[in-house]
Amino acid sequence: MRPLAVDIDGTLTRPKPDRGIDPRVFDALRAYADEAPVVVATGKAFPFPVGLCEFIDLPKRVVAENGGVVLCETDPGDDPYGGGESDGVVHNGDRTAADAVAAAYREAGYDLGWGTPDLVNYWRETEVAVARDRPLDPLESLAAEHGLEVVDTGYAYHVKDPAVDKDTGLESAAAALGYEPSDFLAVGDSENDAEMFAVAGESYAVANADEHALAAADHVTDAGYADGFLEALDRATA
Ligand SMILES: O=C(O)COP(=O)(O)O
Ligand SMILES: [Mg+2]
Repeated sequence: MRPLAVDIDGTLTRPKPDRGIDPRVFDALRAYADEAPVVVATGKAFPFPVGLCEFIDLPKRVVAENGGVVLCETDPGDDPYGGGESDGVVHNGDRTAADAVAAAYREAGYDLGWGTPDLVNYWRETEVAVARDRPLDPLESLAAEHGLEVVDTGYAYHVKDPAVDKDTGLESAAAALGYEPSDFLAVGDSENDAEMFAVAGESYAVANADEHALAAADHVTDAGYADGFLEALDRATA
């Protein structure tokens, strides 16, 4: 069975406007992890995928912030309360340029749209996320001025380094586990999964995926969201 790299929002979640994870995926991920490594690859800040692994009781193998922050336990250890072995937390870049974009965006009269406290960005270390109901054009212009890009995941705009993507993170996670990215099965739903799809050996876009993910994926599931994820596992392991 291939190791698995899986996105969170739009892939493990219930159909929009619900953002909650479909609980059926917890057991599916655990069962998969009994057979092959599972890497959770997301645009969310580091604590969210770590928390997901913690609460499902999966080894902490995560690509966060679209590749900006990576942790891959090689040996999860026997201690249920931690103690896994890893090469530590890897950072691909820092937040300096994204913070400058956020400051200029605020100066132009816009806020990031998350309220107070802003828990979307609180733990973010290499990029900044902006709510999708905020104006995109000025954000894109300011990002370009700072050598950054804006990626729309369908859940947030991410102001990020164009050189860092989920494939960057998957490369280090795969190396830590003794695999190549091309060994992986990847499942996702949006623009921020396209690079990961390109390096994975087999990729599935769920039916609700955006045009970028659909174009980059080897396969598209009939079902959307978590149903699509479960379908992808069935089809890939049949
Ligand atoms: O953080 C987001 O905007 C999307 O997260 P995802 O990569 O898990 O879909
Ligand atoms: Mg997603």
